[in-house]
Amino acid sequence: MMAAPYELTGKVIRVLFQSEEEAHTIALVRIKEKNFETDETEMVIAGVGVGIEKGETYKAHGRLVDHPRFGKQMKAEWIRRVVPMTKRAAVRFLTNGSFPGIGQKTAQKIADALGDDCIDQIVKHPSLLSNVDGLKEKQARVITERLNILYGVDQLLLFLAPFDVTPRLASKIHKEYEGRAMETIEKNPYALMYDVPGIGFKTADAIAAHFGIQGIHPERIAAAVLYVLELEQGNGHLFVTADQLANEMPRIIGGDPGEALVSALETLANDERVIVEDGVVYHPRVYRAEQKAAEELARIMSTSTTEDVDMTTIFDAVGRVEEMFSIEYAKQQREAIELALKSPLMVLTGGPGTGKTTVVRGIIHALSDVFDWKLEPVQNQPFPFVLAAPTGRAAKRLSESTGLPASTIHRLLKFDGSSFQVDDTNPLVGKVLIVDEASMIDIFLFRSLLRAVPNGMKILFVGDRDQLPSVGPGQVLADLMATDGIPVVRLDVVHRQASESSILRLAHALNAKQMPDDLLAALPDRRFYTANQETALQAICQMAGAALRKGYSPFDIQVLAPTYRGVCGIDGLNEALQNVFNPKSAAREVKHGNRTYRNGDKVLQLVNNAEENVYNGDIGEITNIFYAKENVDKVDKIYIRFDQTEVEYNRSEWDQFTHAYAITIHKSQGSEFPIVLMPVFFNGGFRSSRNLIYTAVTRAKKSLLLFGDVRALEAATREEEPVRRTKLVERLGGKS
Ligand SMILES: Nc1ncnc2c1ncn2[C@@H]1O[C@H](COP(=O)(O)OP(=O)(O)OP(=O)(O)O)[C@@H](O)[C@H]1O
Repeated sequence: MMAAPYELTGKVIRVLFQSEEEAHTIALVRIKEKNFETDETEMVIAGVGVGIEKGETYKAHGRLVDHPRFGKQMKAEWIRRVVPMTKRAAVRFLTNGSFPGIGQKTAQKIADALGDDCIDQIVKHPSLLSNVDGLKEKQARVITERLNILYGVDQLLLFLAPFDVTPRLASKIHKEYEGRAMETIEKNPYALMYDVPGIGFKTADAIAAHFGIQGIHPERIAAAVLYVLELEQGNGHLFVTADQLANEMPRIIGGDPGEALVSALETLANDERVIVEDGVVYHPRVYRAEQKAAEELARIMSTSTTEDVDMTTIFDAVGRVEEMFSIEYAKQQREAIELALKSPLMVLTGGPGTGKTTVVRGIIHALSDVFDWKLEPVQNQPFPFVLAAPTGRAAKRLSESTGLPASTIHRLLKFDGSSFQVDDTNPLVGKVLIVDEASMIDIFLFRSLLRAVPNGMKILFVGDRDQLPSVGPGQVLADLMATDGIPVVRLDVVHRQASESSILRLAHALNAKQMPDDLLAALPDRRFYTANQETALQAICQMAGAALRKGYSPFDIQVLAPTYRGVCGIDGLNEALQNVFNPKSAAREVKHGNRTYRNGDKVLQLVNNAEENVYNGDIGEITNIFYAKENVDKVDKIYIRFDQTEVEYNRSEWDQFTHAYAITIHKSQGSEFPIVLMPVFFNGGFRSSRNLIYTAVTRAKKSLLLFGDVRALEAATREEEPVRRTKLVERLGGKS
């Protein structure tokens, strides 16, 4: 391998591979110029470049490597189209047929008006074409659009590279601004932060400094305010206080904004880019979601059509249900059923084994008994019981435990990838909506759900208050429970035999902020192995392997971890566990970034895909891998089977899933697994909390294996999830 930098200019003979997403190209070129010795007249160049076309001439800059099969190759740091740099070359270029409507005369006029490097100038500043007399608007558009396709990304890659913007991100920016990226960036570099996921304040600010925007420039302060809002929203809060902003700004902008903060807030508020209410600052989208949710909740609670069911009727109904299930409800459970009969909306919460599922079943049958709502579908009548949960697996569990159909909330509201088809204009039909795992619902989904509830429909929210709050902003379940007028029943008596399950005892001990005295004992269903990160990783792999050999399916064995980083982080665990669950063999495999996917791999869906009925958090298996050369689309494809459906993913969609041998605790919410294994360490930079550990522990149905440092578990138990800043309770009429 020879050192860089080597450069060659060549004409593309064949494009061997090209990925827009990865901004990666492999092409065979006929060498025209080079700055190194070689007898080759042709060479393969591989590296960062997009929109590479056969027949065009490019310059590549990088290292020379000796490929075992292809011989000497260039590993290019960049591949850029050669821009015609003389007037004559420019005229030849503009009249080569790629620019419809541009003839010799027009091309010559442009070259004469803009000079030798006119092409390069037009790419950077398309508006220069307006200086060419007689050039029509349409002609200018043809030239700028075509040049953007040919050179837009190159120029952008070149411009953004010093700001650590990866070629892939540059390619996304090019696409986002449809080729007008340079103009957009020059106009307001912070637009990148608002429009392109992956570009934060730091990068946008560095680019802005390049254009002289620094210090307390209004646009810089405005961007910093919106950045703080975004950071706080990422932590679950719905707004920031003015004091918080004042405290945060010096860290963000590297100095005191002084009065500039006040004027920036005024400008942002006037432009409706923030909403300031009683001294707190919201992002408009978040403000509207919280306000709308409160309005809808008030509507639902005030338009209740729940008949004044008398106590005798209720008493008799509950009695009949107890007989049906040959159970005697505990006091709190009975209270919940009675409230469900009388209230338009209520919350049922409780830890594992306290009877939530039992009570939901009881409520359904009591409602059916008292209001004659049929439990079987009736011809031409909407089914009265509408059941939903935030994830596919939770919906499946809800359906299994009640015997009624249930779906994800996204599917219930007919999410089409960008909006919900079921809303106030096209509401849900039915008599009662039962939502399980309500702790996972963020303020946006809550607003969308409530908006779809017609007047008179009852709602029952079921959830475990002690679990992690939603990944998205807000603390909906906690706020509902804190709101006057919303009946809440908190089940706190454990009915599942505690002796049956020491996992349950650990869960309830965590809730009581204690450690069970048998934490380190060798119990049939729970073990805590003291280990360091290296030995924990080995032990987790050994135990998982042992469970497989005992006949458990890969889907029964779930490793959970709180963070991606570290030896026992998600990434490290998945790499090691793949070799346990699905070791390298003749099975097909493909590389994607720093991951290798194999046939048979267990994978996790990361985004909601409505048309395929696959949602964030669903776990599936890779069933097929097809290489580009084997299919008509000439694209590498992965097929993944989820419960009922098999989904095809082209290479550009491979960021929609990841390995699932180990998943984050957030992603495991709403699911349960026979065997759960989890490392417990003080991971640098990651804060564990009681809710996090409790959520993980309550995912285990049969066996819970913990590995690591007991002190980390004890420390986590003392940590509470921070209370999230919301005004939902206030908007609903104040705290109880
Ligand atoms: N009143 C009761 N009398 C006797 N057994 C009960 C009673 N309530 C619940 N149980 C039993 O306790 C166990 C736990 O109940 P259930 O599954 O409803 O709790 P849960 O809160 O849904 O638990 P998880 O959240 O772990 O699913 C079940 O076996 C159930 O039959």
